[in-house]
Amino acid sequence: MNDEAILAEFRAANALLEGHFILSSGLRSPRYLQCARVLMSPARAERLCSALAAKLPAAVRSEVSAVIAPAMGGLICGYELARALGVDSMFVERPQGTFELRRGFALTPGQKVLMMEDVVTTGLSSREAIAAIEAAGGKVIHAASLVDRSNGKADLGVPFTPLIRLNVPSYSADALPPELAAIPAIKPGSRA
Ligand SMILES: O=P(O)(O)OC[C@H]1O[C@H](OP(=O)(O)OP(=O)(O)O)[C@H](O)[C@@H]1O
Ligand SMILES: O=C(O)c1cc(=O)[nH]c(=O)[nH]1
Ligand SMILES: [Mg+2]
Repeated sequence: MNDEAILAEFRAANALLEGHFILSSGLRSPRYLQCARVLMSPARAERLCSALAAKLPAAVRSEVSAVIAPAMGGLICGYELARALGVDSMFVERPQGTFELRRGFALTPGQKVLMMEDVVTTGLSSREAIAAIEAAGGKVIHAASLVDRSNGKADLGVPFTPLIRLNVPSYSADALPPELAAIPAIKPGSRA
């Protein structure tokens, strides 16, 4: 699936939002990729995640035995990627502010895991999810996401395969361009 076909899926899902958004990192942006809208169609989720599975290095496809995603955004795409790879799907969540593996999910020591996100902007959530998986005994050998909007800046500490890279601007709250400052800001994500 090429970038144009992937973007067509996002457009068809009305997932390319424009406005003034407060991102998980606190950065501000005039554009937001609402992956929940992309993933509300199971058929579309399956198309995109099987395309992502096909982009992964063959060694990763054969070695990982679980996909673990950070809730909420990573849940559905992590599950679909796990389906495409034929492995288990789990998630980490942050009921107390820090990602942890709960709900009886467990890893054998050194179990090889792929960490799957919906969107990578600064990479902070991905790094925190990887740390939680490693704290639970797993070895994260690869990371993946639907979208990398870090403009090449995110370092997740492990090899990383996004389905698509998009050049989208982000600004710190004290350096907003005037056209963005003029629009009321909304925060679509769930980080407190
Ligand atoms: O690379 P980063 O700068 O960390 O930003 C990307 C993260 O932000 C969003 O999650 P959010 O924290 O908004 O919560 P959600 O997944 O519960 O919606 C998204 O799902 C990624 O996890
Ligand atoms: O950085 C984020 O929080 C973020 C950006 C984006 O485009 N989409 C999203 O779900 N989260
Ligand atoms: Mg998230």
